[in-house]
Amino acid sequence: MPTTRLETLMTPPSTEGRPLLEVANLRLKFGGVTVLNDVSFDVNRGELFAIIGPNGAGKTSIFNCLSAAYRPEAGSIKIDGRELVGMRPAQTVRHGIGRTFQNLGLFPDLDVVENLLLGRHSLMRTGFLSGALWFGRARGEELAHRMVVEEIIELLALTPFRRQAVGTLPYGVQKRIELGRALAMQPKVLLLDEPVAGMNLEESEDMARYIVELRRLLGVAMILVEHDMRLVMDLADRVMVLDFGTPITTGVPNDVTSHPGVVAAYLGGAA
Ligand SMILES: Nc1ncnc2c1ncn2[C@@H]1O[C@H](COP(=O)(O)OP(=O)(O)OP(=O)(O)O)[C@@H](O)[C@H]1O
Repeated sequence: MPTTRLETLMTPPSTEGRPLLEVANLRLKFGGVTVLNDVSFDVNRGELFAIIGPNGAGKTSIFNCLSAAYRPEAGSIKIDGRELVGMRPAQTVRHGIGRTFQNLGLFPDLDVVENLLLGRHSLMRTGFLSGALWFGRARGEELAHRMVVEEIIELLALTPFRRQAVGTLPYGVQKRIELGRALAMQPKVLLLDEPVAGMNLEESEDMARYIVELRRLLGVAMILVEHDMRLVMDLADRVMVLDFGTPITTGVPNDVTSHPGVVAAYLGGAA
């Protein structure tokens, strides 16, 4: 039974039977170099979909297309049937794309609460730093955003750090704040770009637990880009393998790892 606290964080479910996210025939080029070539995949509601592949395969470029940092040359990206290609980054946030960054997208001098509030910036009708906020409806909006932020802080066990500058905190905690910042966008699809990169074993096991817990409590769909195969195999419902911008195969983790093309292109190369 969802509690009031969790209901605040959840995106109302769509009644449509189609996949939540539909990516079709995506093509991206830089200069003469094809970075993504005819990439298609779907993500279902509540699913954890992983994308793996060697360095430079195009995984982050897919995230950049989904969040409108890059505009693909061709193809379509639909969330709940709504086309995202052609939108501005802030619009994709409003339509349900939230992301974390490989190298942290945090403001090191701001504290945890402020960083998470900035995650909500695209959802705000008024700037949260504007003086006008303390009057009337704007103040109500500010308080509602702060309430969501406090819920996320509690959910991710960040309470002891809430007023500390994030740059002074341990790396594992910063990665968790980064996750919180993306969650503050109240995404329908959460894009996790190497959430355990650079972490020690204990930190990555902690992060894995938070990812599992967020899925269980919020039912949010996730796309995971990660080189740590143990994490991918443990958490993913389905995996897509990318090589030189082209999907080789998509399937459940065990099927994918035994695919001959994957062994050659990725696992063999990574060993
Ligand atoms: N803005 C850009 N300008 C030029 N080339 C780019 C740009 N962004 C990405 N590329 C190129 O696209 C290719 C795919 O890069 P991308 O970062 O998407 O790969 P990746 O699979 O995420 O790699 P990694 O696992 O190392 O993070 C690389 O050859 C990269 O150099």
